[in-house]
Amino acid sequence: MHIAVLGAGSWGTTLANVFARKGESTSLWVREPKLAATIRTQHQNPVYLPDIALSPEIQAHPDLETVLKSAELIVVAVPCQFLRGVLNEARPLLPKKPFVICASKGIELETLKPMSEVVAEALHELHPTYAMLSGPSFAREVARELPTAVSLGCADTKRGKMAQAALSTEAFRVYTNSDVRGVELGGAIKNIIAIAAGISDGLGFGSDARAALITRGLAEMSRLGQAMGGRAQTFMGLSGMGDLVLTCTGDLSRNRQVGLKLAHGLSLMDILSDMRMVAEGVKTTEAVFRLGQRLNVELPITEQVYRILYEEKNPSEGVSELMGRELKDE
Ligand SMILES: NC(=O)c1ccc[n+]([C@@H]2O[C@H](COP(=O)([O-])OP(=O)(O)OC[C@H]3O[C@@H](n4cnc5c(N)ncnc54)[C@H](O)[C@@H]3O)[C@@H](O)[C@H]2O)c1
Ligand SMILES: O=P(O)(O)OC[C@H](O)CO
Repeated sequence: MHIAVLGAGSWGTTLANVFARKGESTSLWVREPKLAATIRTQHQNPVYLPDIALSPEIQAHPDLETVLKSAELIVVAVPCQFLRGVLNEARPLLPKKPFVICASKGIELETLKPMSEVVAEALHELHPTYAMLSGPSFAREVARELPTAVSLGCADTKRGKMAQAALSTEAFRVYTNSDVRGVELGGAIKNIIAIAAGISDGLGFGSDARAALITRGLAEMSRLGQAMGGRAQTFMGLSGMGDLVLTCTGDLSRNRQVGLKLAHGLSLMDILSDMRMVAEGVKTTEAVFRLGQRLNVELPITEQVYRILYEEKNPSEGVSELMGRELKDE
């Protein structure tokens, strides 16, 4: 099968490497022409995935047309806020009824739409089938071929099974789930809770506080997720609880790192200007905060993270406000 991967950040590069090592014909769209040349000639991505030897079989290129030529499966792994723009560029180069797997995790801030809606809208003339790849998966661990299990949300069972078989390897186990909305929302919302967990840990609030944030964060994810059409059970799976636990506890998480730095007194602007990589939770916090208001869903952790990120609220105050809320049933 010929797979085209769009986006050569840490995740797109890693996925392309998994597919190429498995023996699939794999092309990779690299936005930065110099980086494309480095991947092609040195089989390394020193910018986003340093110290990982990549398969020499990856056909890296900065030209979308070259990368998409005769692709049977298109995997998109660009930061969420760029997804629509990249798909708009790709649209005239795609066949009718393309199969698109989106591996981005977040909400489009301008429209408050989840990624599957962005894919469906951007490509609607082509009648695409789409699937969402999500779940606990740090690029660096997947790239080292450490055991990883993820979810593929796809409403088309037949194509979902085909993609599951194409993407799975001995170290990368793909589960299917027909609840596309639930799968994608878990991956988007966990990033906000990871920022909160980073803040709590950075303030030295200990393991009890982190466990409470993860558990109440799961309740928050499930509440909004169901209000947006996801199934409760999906939030208990890999793309929900699994990814939440990973990003709230694993120091490889960029979102958790943002929280840790905020707790140490750095401003959001300084943190972001020092980061080359994306921390999707920053923009998704604003999007989810607004969705909570629009849908009238209570999201206390998201609200505090929003105020810390965008209203310069003191992080310790945010945590005390969470603790001081009206007492409730669980
Ligand atoms: N890194 C991971 O471990 C991981 C795992 C699972 C899912 N994801 C998701 O994958 C998506 C991509 O993240 P990443 O970690 O690969 O990114 P990254 O932070 O490693 O790299 C940033 C990427 O953004 C691209 N970029 C910058 N400006 C752009 C523009 N104007 N238009 C298009 N692209 C632009 C860069 O070329 C680069 O590919 C995110 O939604 C992320 O949540 C990441
Ligand atoms: O580094 P993060 O916080 O973007 O997390 C990466 C992946 O989403 C983990 O599953």
